[in-house]
Amino acid sequence: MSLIPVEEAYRLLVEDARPLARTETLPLRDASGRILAANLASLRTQPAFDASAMDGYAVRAADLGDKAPFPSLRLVGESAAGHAFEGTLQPGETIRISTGAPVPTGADAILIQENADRRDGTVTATAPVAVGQHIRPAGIDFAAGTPLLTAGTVLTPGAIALAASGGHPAIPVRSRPRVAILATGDELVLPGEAIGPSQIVASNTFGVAALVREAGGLPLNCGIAPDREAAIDAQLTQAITEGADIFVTIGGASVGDHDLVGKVFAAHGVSLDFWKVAMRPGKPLMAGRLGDMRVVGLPGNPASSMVAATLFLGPLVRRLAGRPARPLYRRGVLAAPMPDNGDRTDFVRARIEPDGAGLPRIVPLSRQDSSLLSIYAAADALLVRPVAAAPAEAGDPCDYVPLTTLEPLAEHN
Ligand SMILES: Nc1nc2c(c(=O)[nH]1)N[C@H]1C(S)=C(S)[C@@H](COP(=O)(O)OP(=O)(O)OC[C@H]3O[C@@H](n4cnc5c(N)ncnc54)[C@H](O)[C@@H]3O)O[C@H]1N2
Ligand code: MOO
Repeated sequence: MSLIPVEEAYRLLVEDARPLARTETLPLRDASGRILAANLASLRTQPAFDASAMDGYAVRAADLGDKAPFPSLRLVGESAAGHAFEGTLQPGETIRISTGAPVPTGADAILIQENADRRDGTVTATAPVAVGQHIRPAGIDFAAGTPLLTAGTVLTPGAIALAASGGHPAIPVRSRPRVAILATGDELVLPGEAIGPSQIVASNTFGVAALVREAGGLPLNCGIAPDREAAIDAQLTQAITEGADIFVTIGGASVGDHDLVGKVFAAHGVSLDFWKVAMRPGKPLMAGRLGDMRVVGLPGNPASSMVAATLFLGPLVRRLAGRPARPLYRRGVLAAPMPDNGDRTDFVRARIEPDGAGLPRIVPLSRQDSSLLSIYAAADALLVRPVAAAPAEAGDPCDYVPLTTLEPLAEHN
């Protein structure tokens, strides 16, 4: 298969993906950051009663008139939050009332305590009150049956509080896409494990799993498979059994004698959408389908696999999760001159420097070898250098891909 352009790969892998139909019901405290799966209407009216907005005295505004001196009112009881005054306020009467407490029948205004003299069972106003003053009418927030949240909403802290106020102890959310992640390679061990002289630590697995989580997916760890077709195939079979929506491999995607992922996919009947994208790093990216399951083969080099996962796997997970679409590229300006570019889109590890109200300045980092995780982790953006771009000057406009999320994280568990 020949190299395909980044845009074409994005279209094949991401753009036709539809949100998964699976939903689950979660207690509110576990639902933050998730996507609401159904419209939610209120089960109750809020507040359910006319409520005082201030601490003071419930009065009949007409009793006071609009000019001092104001007549003294007889203090006949109290309405506290959670403990209503049961009677009806008669002319010449007042009751003590707290913020949030029900306003008794007969009262039509709240005299704040700063404007009241209380002594010997009477209360005298020092300022007039208007009808309705400091009263929150029943249903001012929402009435029973009011639509509160629409399906597809990201459950922000505010949305969670609103669902609670509407009387919902648990709510339906979209299930997270299940993403099986398999590291491949005889050279790999887990961090902290005994390590041989020619071995390295499987780092990408952890980075890719974190990225999947941030995109709203549920990473399923398949561990490390040695460079044997049967071992990789067994993990593919297990991912299907476990109901994975995406099977991701890391490494073994290139052309070496031990790069077996493509062979295993072919033997298992994966229909390949593409293998190799005109990008640097991340060229030997593979994508296909096996029934309803998506299959993604990421390259092994650490920056290559993180860049490919950022550009394609993250957006795919977001789509399947039903998260709102967002543009892949943002606009910035170059902080340094860049040389011309060849026949692969270059994703240069870079830092974002905010520039007040203007577009952010994108600062390319000096070393770009695709094995360097220290550089990748120091970057917060990928500066995009298009295919065949002419040399560019500092100050020229550019596209970049942010590496950090500005959105609520999906629930961690
Ligand atoms: N003759 C050619 N050689 C290579 C080409 C090519 O076109 N022709 N492409 C190069 C490019 S570009 C990349 S990227 C790599 C990708 O190769 P693979 O996907 O087959 O990856 P491996 O060979 O298995 O590993 C490469 C490198 O990454 C390390 N690795 C693998 N898995 C992990 C992991 N989970 N965590 C950390 N590091 C990992 C592995 O040890 C190797 O050092 O191929 C080039 N070669
Ligand atoms: O794609 Mo390779 O990523 O150029 O190192």
